[in-house]
Amino acid sequence: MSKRHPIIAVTGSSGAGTSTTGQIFARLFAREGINAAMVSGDSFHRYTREQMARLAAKGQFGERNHFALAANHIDRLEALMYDYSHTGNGRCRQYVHDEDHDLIAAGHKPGTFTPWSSLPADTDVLFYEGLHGGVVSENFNLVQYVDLLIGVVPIVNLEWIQKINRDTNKRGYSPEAVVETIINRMDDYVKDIVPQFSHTHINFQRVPLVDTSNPFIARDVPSEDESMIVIHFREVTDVDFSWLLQAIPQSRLSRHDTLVIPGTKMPLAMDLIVRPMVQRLMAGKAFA
Ligand SMILES: Nc1ncnc2c1ncn2[C@@H]1O[C@H](COP(=O)(O)OP(=O)(O)OP(=O)(O)O)[C@@H](O)[C@H]1O
Ligand SMILES: O=C(CO)[C@H](O)[C@H](O)COP(=O)(O)O
Repeated sequence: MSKRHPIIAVTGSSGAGTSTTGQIFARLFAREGINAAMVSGDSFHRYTREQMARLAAKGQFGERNHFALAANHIDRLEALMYDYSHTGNGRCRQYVHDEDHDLIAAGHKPGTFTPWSSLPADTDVLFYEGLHGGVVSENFNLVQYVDLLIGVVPIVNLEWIQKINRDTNKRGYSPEAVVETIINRMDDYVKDIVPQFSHTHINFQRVPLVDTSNPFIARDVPSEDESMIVIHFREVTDVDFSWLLQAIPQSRLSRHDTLVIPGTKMPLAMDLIVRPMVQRLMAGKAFA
């Protein structure tokens, strides 16, 4: 943690909605005049797509799946967080997805990485979104550097529907290939992804209100008005629940630390909940 160089991380599985949440943060940063270094977790994958395919062909699913810590440069992610919290800079790169048209137009091949380079100078905050922002393991402890850690965790059937939908529509995979990926990384989902949600300050859990009992045949992602969001706060002392209940239509408390809101109110709720926290982090910089 660093008063001078704070770090915000959004952590969640593939297809959970961390990139979508990242866009909400980007808008918040723009409105607050905050200059953020935006980092995507995919940058820290260890292997290119081709290398992953070769590992898979040899049956090395443990290393081959992106959830596994071993298939990622968690050491370099920890180094980035350490460096940023001490100096306000650090090294990063980008993984090129099929839908990253700007990178592809600039000559980068999908499934490869841009070269490692330093973050832009003089940023106010480091923002990470991806698979491993809250990792605590035998060898790593990322949580110690993160000032605000948010989990994005749809109910698992919904997460799979979102993943299948995105990967087939935007990334050119067949539904069968995506299901195989989901199966191959289940072990690491349980071991490396899920435990992070016990370290988060807040979890946003999307729950569908329509039948998703067979996610593998669902063709559409349930929309915002077909879902609710369960928002769990680890610490409630600084949360003004009465104000949130008034400000977010049709919201209610299901437990003393858990707010339930309509799916359509997710951006509003994030803004109302997260903005004061971000403002506090920015104000703290003046006293660092
Ligand atoms: N709140 C939401 N309501 C409706 N659809 C959503 C919501 N959040 C995410 N989605 C859909 O789920 C899909 C996956 O979202 P997103 O790309 O944000 O996931 P991700 O966690 O960043 O995945 P990855 O880490 O694999 O890139 C997208 O197609 C997006 O439209
Ligand atoms: O798990 C993922 C992200 O969290 C992706 O599957 C991973 O980044 C590989 O992407 P692509 O399918 O574009 O090669």
